[in-house]
Amino acid sequence: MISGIYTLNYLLVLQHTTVAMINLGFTLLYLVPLYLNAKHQAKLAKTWLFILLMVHIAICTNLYVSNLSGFHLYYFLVPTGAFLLFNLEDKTEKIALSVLASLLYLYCENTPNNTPLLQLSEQMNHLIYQSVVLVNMIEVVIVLTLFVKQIENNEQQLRTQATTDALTGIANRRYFFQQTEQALAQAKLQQRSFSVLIIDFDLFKQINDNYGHFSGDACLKQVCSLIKDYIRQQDLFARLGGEEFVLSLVDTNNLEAILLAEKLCQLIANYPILIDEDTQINCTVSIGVASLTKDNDNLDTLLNQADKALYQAKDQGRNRVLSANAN
Ligand SMILES: Nc1nc2c(ncn2[C@@H]2O[C@H](COP(=O)(O)OP(=O)(O)OP(=O)(O)O)[C@@H](O)[C@H]2O)c(=O)[nH]1
Repeated sequence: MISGIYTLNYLLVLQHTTVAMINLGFTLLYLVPLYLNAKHQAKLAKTWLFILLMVHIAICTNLYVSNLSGFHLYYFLVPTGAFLLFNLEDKTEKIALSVLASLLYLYCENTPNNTPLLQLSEQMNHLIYQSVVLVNMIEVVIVLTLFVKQIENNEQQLRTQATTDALTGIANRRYFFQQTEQALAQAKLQQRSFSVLIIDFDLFKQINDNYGHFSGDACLKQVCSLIKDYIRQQDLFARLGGEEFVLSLVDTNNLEAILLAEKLCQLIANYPILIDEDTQINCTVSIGVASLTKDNDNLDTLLNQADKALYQAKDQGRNRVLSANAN
């Protein structure tokens, strides 16, 4: 676009058709990277763009006008632009383009063009000089804004990775402990009810053995998404490891936790899991429940109790709920 504006300036203001036509040629060549990008040749597109820009700047400074116009200051666009547009691993391209831009800048700065195609007045040279500096400044602001955005996105991605289980997309073990310790402390302080469920898939090894590990994964993902959709926003559902999951329930007493666990058991047992286009399977889970009491008020003991109840549920035939608290 900037090249197009200069073309119009050469044609309409400075009225030099030859320079305007050469510049129009360059303007059209700037469209090639768009085509290459559409053809998924992103790296080639970027390289083309920067090489073309550097040749164009050299032609402007040493053919159209002289270095008094400051056109060669456009070489400052190359290092920042290349560092933003190329991928992190494209170090060679970034360094090579930056070195080339620096050398060309030095060449233009130290090579006066005594016979430019356009004989510019001092005022016009000054005007072009200012336009070049302004474009450079705008580019620096754009580049820095995009860099900050990129850093923010990366940080967000890292935060998500650090707290999420990669397979199921639910919270991971670390995040569960971090959040639940706080939630439990608050429940104790405010004398509110609090329960945990440990959910373990039944005979999951058989699912893997009969249908393959990928089908096992699909099963974990689909059941987790079913549970996640069913629970309240304030409940925290996380993967403890393997095929064992945990659910912490604020403001939920033992009876309410058992009722929820039984509902989940039923939902899961009746939920057809699609493991490929024409195979559906059903799986079941066993659930151990433990709730906050005066004698049982720390997370480790609550989880231990829920775990014991879970193994009793397994012993009693699976696909069922047992609570550690006597009701
Ligand atoms: N597909 C898949 N399998 C997993 C994953 N994590 C753990 N498993 C499998 O889960 C199975 C758990 O087996 P076991 O501990 O014997 O338990 P189970 O077969 O569910 O039997 P019970 O718990 O007694 O009902 C093992 O075969 C693990 O390989 C996973 O992320 N994906």
